[in-house]
Parts: sequence; structure tokens; C-alpha cells
Amino acid sequence: MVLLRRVLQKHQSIRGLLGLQFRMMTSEAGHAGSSYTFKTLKVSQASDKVLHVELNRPEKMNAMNIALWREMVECFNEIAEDSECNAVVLSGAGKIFTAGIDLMDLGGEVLQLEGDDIARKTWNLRKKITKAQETFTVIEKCSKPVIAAIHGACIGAGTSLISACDIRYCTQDAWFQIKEVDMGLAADVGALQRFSKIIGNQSLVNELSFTSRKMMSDEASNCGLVSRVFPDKESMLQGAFDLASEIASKSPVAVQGTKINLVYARDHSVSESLQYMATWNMSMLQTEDIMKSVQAALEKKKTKDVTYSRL
Ligand SMILES: CC/C=C\C=C\CC(=O)SCCNC(=O)CCNC(=O)[C@H](O)C(C)(C)COP(=O)(O)OP(=O)(O)OC[C@H]1O[C@@H](n2cnc3c(N)ncnc32)[C@H](O)[C@@H]1OP(=O)(O)O
Repeated sequence: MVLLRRVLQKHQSIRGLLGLQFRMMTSEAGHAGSSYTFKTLKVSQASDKVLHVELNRPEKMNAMNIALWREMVECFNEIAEDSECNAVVLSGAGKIFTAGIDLMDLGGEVLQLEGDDIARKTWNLRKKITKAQETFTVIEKCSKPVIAAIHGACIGAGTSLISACDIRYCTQDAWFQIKEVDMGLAADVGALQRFSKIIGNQSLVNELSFTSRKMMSDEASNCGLVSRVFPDKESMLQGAFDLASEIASKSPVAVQGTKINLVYARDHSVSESLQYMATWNMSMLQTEDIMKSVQAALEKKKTKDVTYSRL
């Protein structure tokens, strides 16, 4: 506490010397231009600064059709720009989280080869696969933390989807299946690339990927794929919303900087990541949020009692 007080005093005196005023900044950005109107996704405001995105094809087990692949990108690009949103909960409407790719599309449009010769056909297929990968990478690129709340089945492309999320909660009845091998293909939209970074057990990842075996919630929890298991969907969603609200109440400069640096560190060496961090914070340490947060800590207040400017 003494240290905090000293930091605050020093910060205040420097600001005083510079003649700066401690002020609340408001921005007119926020929801301007955000519509969140989609055919396959339902987006609602769960609480202050928290959005709830639901995969919304319950009659088809939230199978991911072409519209859903596209709308996920549009949705998370909007969220990335929405300064009224600080955290997201992603779940599935209806009986299960998702049955993976819409098999009607896989047999049709997805595998259709367009082009006059083999080079052009494969070129175009590569473009399609890269575009499909973006559907989940967009979640990782969005600086707002995304909590996946999974109930029932999470199959095929669904496992790639959750691997791009920052936190995973599930219900006791949840199960996970990297099913692509049983469909005759190698999973190509993120599960193979991200699972070993999450689980840290390559043998288990290989086993799941080669066999398509179902992994139940207890194993998913033990191996670290999910961080909490709840008895049912209702309690899981409540847990996810509570967590999202807590995250959303904190400094967006701190939280979003943390996500960006965690993702960077996952893909780079410690020394590269430390350099990136130093460069990041040489600007971000100049935020007013530090002053506000330290002051709140000194006054034994919580971050939810602090008003941070939107980001
Ligand atoms: C570039 C390539 C990129 C990505 C590739 C990804 C590959 C994958 O995702 S592989 C995984 C594919 N998915 C599956 O194999 C799952 C298939 N579905 C099921 O096994 C079951 O439906 C179930 C999820 C276990 C649920 O079973 P149940 O409760 O008995 O429901 P159903 O009666 O089977 O289904 C209800 C309704 O939903 C339709 N449906 C279910 N899954 C899909 C799907 N993946 N694609 C399209 N439609 C699906 C099913 O046909 C039913 O529709 P009706 O119109 O009512 O008949």
C-alpha cells in the first residue's frame, strides 16, 4: 500500500508539473454504425459492456453454413470496433453448442472446384480455405476477451472455433470431437494448430486428432481445454456472464493490451515477446487508467467503481 501511495504521489506530481488535468474522457464512438443483425448469429447485450453472441441455427444443431462462416467475421470485426463492448460470451442456441461444418455445404459449395485448369482450381480452393480460417482467427484478432460457453456437443469446426477463444467454460454434458479425420480430411481451420498450445500435451492432441474420439467434459477439464465445468447450461452461462462482467469492469487499455500480448507471446520466443511488450507499454503506460486504478486501490474500491474512458 505504501508503495502504491508513493507511485500515485509521484505520478500526480509529474502530472502537476506538466500542468495536466485529471479528466474524464468521453468518446462519441461506441455503438455508432454497429447493427449486429445477422441470420445465423444472435447478438444481445448481456450486461454493461458485455455482448452475448449465440450461434443461432438450433434446428440444425448450429451447423456452420456458408452464411455463418461469413457472419462470424462480420460480427467480430464489428465487436473489435465497438468501444461499448469490453468482453464477449459466445454460446450455442438450442440443444448443443455446434455440430461443426454444415455437411450440406461441405458436399456442395465448399468442395466445388472453380477454375479452368488444375492450377486455378487449387488456387481458388486455397483461397476458400484461407477465408474459412479467418472465421475463427478473427476472434483471436479481436482485442476483447471472448469466453466460449459450451454445452452438449462441440464437433469438428466447433473445436477450431473454441480454440480461438480466450477462455472456455463447459457443462458436464459437453463433449468435444475433432471429427475431420472421420470425414476424410485433415482439420484445416485451427484445431490442429491451436490445441497443442492450449492443452500442452501433444500426445493427447495427436490421439484426439488421429482417432476423432469424443473427449468428455471431465477429461477436457483435466487436460486444461476448459477452465470450469458447470452442472447445466443455465449455471454455465451465469458463470460466463459474471466473468465477462468482471473483465469488462477493468481498464480496457489493460485488458486489451493483455490479450494482444498473450496471443503474441504464444507465437513468439520469450525475448521477442518481452521486446514487443516493452514497445507496447512505452505508449500504454501513459494511460490515465493507471492513475484511476491506483487511486481506487488506495481507496479500497473495486475496478467496477471506476469509470474508465471507452476504448
Ligand atoms: C474448409 C473445410 C472447413 C472445415 C471443415 C470442418 C469439418 C467438420 O466440421 S467435421 C464435423 C461434421 N459434423 C458432424 O459430423 C456432425 C453431424 N451431426 C451429428 O452427428 C448429429 O446431428 C448430432 C450433432 C450428434 C446431434 O444428433 P441429434 O440430436 O440426433 O440431432 P439430428 O437429428 O442428427 O440433427 C437435427 C437436425 O440437424 C441437422 N444437422 C446436424 N448436424 C448437421 C451438420 N453438421 N450439417 C448439417 N445439418 C446437420 C440434421 O440433419 C437434422 O436436420 P433435419 O432437417 O431435422 O433432418
